[in-house]
Amino acid sequence: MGMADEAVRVRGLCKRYGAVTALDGVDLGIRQGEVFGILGPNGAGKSTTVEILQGHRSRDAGEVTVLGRDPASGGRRWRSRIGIVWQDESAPAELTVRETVRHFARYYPRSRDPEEVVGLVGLEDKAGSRIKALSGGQRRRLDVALGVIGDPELLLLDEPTTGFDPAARRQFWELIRRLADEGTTIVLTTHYLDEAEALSDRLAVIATGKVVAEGAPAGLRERHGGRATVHWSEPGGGARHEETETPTGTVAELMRRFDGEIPGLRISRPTLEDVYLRLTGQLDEQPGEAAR
Ligand SMILES: Nc1ncnc2c1ncn2[C@@H]1O[C@H](COP(=O)(O)OP(=O)(O)OP(=O)(O)O)[C@@H](O)[C@H]1O
Repeated sequence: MGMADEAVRVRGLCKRYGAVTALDGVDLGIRQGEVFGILGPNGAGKSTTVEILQGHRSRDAGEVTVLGRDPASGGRRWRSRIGIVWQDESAPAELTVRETVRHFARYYPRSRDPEEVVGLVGLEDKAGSRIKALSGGQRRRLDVALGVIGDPELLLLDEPTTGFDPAARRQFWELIRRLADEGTTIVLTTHYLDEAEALSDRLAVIATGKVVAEGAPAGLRERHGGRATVHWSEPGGGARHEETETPTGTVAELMRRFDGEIPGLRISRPTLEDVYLRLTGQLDEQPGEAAR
């Protein structure tokens, strides 16, 4: 990957808050057009990372390039190329959805069509409603609308679906996919593994200020997942299992021994959740054991 293809490049990023080391040498490379997930437990340093990428927080060490510039000295034009979705946007409660989106469009040199953006986030039916009358999930979609109204090349989302019900979360995923299909580079932090797996082309797992794994979700599972477990039953009724790098070999051996069908045969692989818990130090056992 050439640096020119990178929307975000971070090398050796460090950030301290007094005695707390929030980021301890973070490296990231985020390609143009990809959806990149930053996953990690509470306090891992996700928000700090995103705020530094936005240019809203200083750093103590490291190199950071976002759309070709250092966020610390990005400037207005650079800022207009980046979409930020604020956690608690203080949009005026008395304005309607449509009025608000139109109002924010004026801040950008090259904004999208407000009507189109209201449709994109699925708020057509609420276009005439006042903000104070929106539900939490609808409110969050409006926040996303305000994040994309400037037609950003890069969208930064910090825990976008916290507090959503399952249906709202699915709808939000659709929205992210739509934006990704349009070519927007998207960086999102999340606590939710299923969300990271459903949306991300690649993801980084952060724990205590360090990237402990990075890659495509399936690849992460393969590289860090460890071994498969073969389960079966012995004729006397005893359930057995064996952890192995070569489950096919184990099954072949069992087939010979049982001379055919193996009672209770099941092969389990570590889930991404097993991998995640192990990588973030929240699980000590072998991944095969965590599935049970
Ligand atoms: N403004 C601040 N002042 C002091 N310490 C801070 C500040 N912001 C964050 N921290 C600390 O830095 C560490 C990383 O925090 P950060 O908010 O980046 O983590 P996070 O991964 O986003 O967590 P969460 O999932 O809980 O949102 C934590 O230990 C946190 O307590």
